[in-house]
Amino acid sequence: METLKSAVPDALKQEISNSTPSQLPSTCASLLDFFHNLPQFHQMIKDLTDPSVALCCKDRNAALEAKLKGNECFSKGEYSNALLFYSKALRLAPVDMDDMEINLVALLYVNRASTLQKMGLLLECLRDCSRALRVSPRYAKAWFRRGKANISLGKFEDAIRDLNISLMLEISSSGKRQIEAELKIALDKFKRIGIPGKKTNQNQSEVPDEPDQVKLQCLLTTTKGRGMFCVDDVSEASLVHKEDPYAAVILKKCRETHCHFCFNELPADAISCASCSIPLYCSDWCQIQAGAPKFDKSSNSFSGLEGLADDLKNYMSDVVLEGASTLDTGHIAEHRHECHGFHWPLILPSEVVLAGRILVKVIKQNRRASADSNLVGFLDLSHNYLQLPPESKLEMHIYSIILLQCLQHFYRTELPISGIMVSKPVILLSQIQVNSMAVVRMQAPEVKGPIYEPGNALTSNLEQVKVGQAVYVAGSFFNHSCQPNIHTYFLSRTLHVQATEYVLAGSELELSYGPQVGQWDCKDRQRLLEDRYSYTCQCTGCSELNVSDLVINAYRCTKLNCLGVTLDRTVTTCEKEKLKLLIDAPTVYSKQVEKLKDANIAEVACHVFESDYKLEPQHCLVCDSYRDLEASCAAISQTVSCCKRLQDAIASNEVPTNILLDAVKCTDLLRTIFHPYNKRIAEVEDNLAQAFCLVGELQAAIDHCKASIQILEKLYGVNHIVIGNELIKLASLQILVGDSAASGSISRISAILSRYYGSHADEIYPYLRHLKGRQDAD
Ligand SMILES: C[S@@+](CC[C@H](N)C(=O)[O-])C[C@H]1O[C@@H](n2cnc3c(N)ncnc32)[C@H](O)[C@@H]1O
Repeated sequence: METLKSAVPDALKQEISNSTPSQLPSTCASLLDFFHNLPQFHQMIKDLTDPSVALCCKDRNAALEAKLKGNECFSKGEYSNALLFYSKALRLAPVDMDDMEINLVALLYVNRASTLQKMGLLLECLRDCSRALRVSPRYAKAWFRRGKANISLGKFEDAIRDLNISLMLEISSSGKRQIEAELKIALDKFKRIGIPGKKTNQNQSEVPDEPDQVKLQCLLTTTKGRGMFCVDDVSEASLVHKEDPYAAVILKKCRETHCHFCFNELPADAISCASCSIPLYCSDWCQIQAGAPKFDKSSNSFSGLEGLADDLKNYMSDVVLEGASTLDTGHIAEHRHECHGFHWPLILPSEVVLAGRILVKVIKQNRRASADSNLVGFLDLSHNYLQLPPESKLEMHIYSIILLQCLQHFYRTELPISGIMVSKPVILLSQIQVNSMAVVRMQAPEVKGPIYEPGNALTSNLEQVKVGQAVYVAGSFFNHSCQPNIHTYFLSRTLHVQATEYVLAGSELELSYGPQVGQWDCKDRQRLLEDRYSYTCQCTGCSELNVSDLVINAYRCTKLNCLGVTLDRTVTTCEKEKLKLLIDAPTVYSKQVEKLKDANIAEVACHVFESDYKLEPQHCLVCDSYRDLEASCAAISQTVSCCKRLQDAIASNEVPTNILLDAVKCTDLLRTIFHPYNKRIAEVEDNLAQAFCLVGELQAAIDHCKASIQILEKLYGVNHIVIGNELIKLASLQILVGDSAASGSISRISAILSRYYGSHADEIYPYLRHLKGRQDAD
């Protein structure tokens, strides 16, 4: 990319930097002409599309080599390594190759199944046996392994059927003897134990019923373009929208650890695509949904099995043809066009891969509708091309040309390359920048043992990790607010939008694109939104007074008993901007003051109002006392290294007493400088809670945890999800010391999480189940 960028002549770069959307056909045509004669460009396209250099090719020899290594590890009892080698071999094995007269893929599945069984992963083992049978239905060893797995799972009837089929298919007498011995075990157990109670599949979590969705309307707003409005009143915690992505892509860092379709973590029996060796899926279902070719030979005949009883034949076809009816889902192979050459997703940024997937979908839809003009029916989403920095405009031009050239290898006549055609992916890339969503997962804390045992307290922050990037068509019409009334979460790759408060009919439903009131002050939120999405936020949080923005970075008044707020120049300027909007509307302003439920802050706000909106930096907003902020900042900077030492100690799980005592002293000092609701104090209190927990002083940990929560409640409000996360830490500590207040904390956590995640709270927060279990036990 850098080579291509630097090759572009300065004059053309300038033209592209200054381009508007309507000039794109011309700038794209100029760049296209330039690349036409550039050898490096042609080399790049060759690398990305030439099947002879394809990284994703199946490779029989490499598969056999990995299989041998797997066998070696298996015989030495190194099952984790054996699993890795068999999985690698399965990715590389061509579908139709035999090894010692057995289909290589089927053989590898059985070998992996044996390994999984040794590791105690019985359901995974069973699934691999079934996969082997879908490839080679007459593979006696696969039925035998399946029978053994079913015995271990207590499914004796199935085991007896598996073993009888295996017996029928096995030709060697030693093999038959082995099967008969196992069959005897299954029959004995069946006689003694019978049919055990129905077990639920532990791998599939039960998803509770979901409420009806709310009727939404996309309408034009005055300052934010289109937005989503609710037609009727929406009650708190109701699901307002649910949607599958138009296109999605897994992030590079998750390619080997998460399913490329649903983005959940991969199980030990992950499967790959039958035609290439790169994408991985967590289940046959995801493989089908992604449109990836399967290994199955679903039409394999049952001839030669005349001696088999009818019920066994039916059983056999159930196992072998399982999932076959869902084979034709109409899904396109998401990654098919990316496969040849150096595999795009490994090289190109995820938004470019996403653009490629969207283009392919549009082409296919046009094909189905027999539309002759190319790339019609493009997504009607807003974009920020005009506001983009020159560097981004140039990159988007280059990536669009690369994308179209690569796609041309698949859709020649449908994609004639011209300036106009290239301009479409340029706009698409800027639409993706504004509208795509990060698909996230809650980083589940590892629960090592009973949560009431020391060492298992959850005191570190719960974090969300990004696993994918996706475009949701209707989901793209929700505008942003720093004080959102809806919340998004993802199950598999499906977007769920939930109301976090009661919303009146006709109101706009707004989510947060990232920054929220309570997290940063107004100027920092605005800066982030401008940098990332190129717009100036017009939400209520950024245009109306709120407690949080006044105190989050505030200093305390120099008078001991005054709780007034002292602000620095940057915060003052930002808050003055809000006041300017209200100069002619004192009634609106006093209403806003009323909304500030906190007495101390309402007093500050009233004072500002009464003194003609006087907001002076470095002066207390209540009593006007002066604070020398330069001196205050110098004092604060002395505490920085001490706080950092504490954080490092926490990260290393060892907190020396001197570091802890120094941090306590620093916190006391910070309290004399910062306003009591300043977020920095909440952060150091949280660090102290973690540190005291690590040294075993749990009551002190609880006190600091509570101190941090008290501040965060002022900043975010008492029912915010951030408070739910903090309460999880508190409840965890309270359980450890046997504090009966834990029960109240857990009830609050449940209430907050169900506001944000509805009936899926337990699924998204597995730790909640442990807490509730503990609460029930008390
Ligand atoms: C995902 S789209 C939302 C739908 C968009 N309003 C439309 O008409 O398609 C994001 C764009 O909407 C606008 N937008 C969203 N929230 C906004 C806000 N709080 N203030 C100003 N503009 C906003 C910005 O132009 C932003 O780039």
